[in-house]
Amino acid sequence: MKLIITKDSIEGGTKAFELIKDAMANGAKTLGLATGSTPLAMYDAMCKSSLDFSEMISINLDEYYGIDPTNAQSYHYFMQKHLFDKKPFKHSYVPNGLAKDIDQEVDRYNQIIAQNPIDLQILGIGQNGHIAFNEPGTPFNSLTHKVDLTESTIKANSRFFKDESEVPHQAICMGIKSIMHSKKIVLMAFGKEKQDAIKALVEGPITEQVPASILQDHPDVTVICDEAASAKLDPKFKN
Ligand SMILES: N[C@@H]1[C@@H](O)[C@H](O)[C@@H](COP(=O)(O)O)O[C@@H]1O
Repeated sequence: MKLIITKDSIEGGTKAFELIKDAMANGAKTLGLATGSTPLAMYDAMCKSSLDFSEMISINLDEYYGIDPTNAQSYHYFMQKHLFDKKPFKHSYVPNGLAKDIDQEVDRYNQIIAQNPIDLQILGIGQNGHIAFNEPGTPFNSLTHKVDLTESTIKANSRFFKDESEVPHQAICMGIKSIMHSKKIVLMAFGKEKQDAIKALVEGPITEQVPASILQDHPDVTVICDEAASAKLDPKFKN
């Protein structure tokens, strides 16, 4: 696992963008994309760049369940606003949060992932060590699934909603096994709220109680974090 410590999220987002650029120069065709505040600087760098994504495929990690894609809090809306409106891809896939038949939607999404192997997966991390919406306790061999969000995730994500009662309690989410199949993974974390999650990811035992800890087993992971997020790391991991 490679660790890059940056001054702030702007520098971190720029580094992540450079890794995307390198991967595309080396033939990457499919990007796995994430939402949340963490990748915003990276999306900004992508939008400001001269890179053309119109021959690329993107596959998003997750979507709230029961939310309309036109709802400003949906991950569909987020991706349109922060990336796809300015930089369209050939195909962009996000789980359908309004799917009536959840099993069918899960199968559809697993097929999309199987047909478009992810060359580079972008990840954020939750304060409890979740990746995408794979909460603590999710089996490492999981594929796409419907998730019951934990109290702590609902609370943490309520900052994007008018109040906590509006946060959906469920989501459709790419599984940990699919994330681990990506050729390369870039995980970003900024701010002191992520200190414990980053320490557990980098140093901790590999356990389903910390979903991100499985990344220690992946052959090509880069963790980009700012000084605040890396503050609790044993200095030996910072060299
Ligand atoms: N499903 C998303 C994750 O993909 C994201 O990594 C996490 C952290 O969000 P933020 O980047 O806003 O801290 O929030 C949500 O739970």
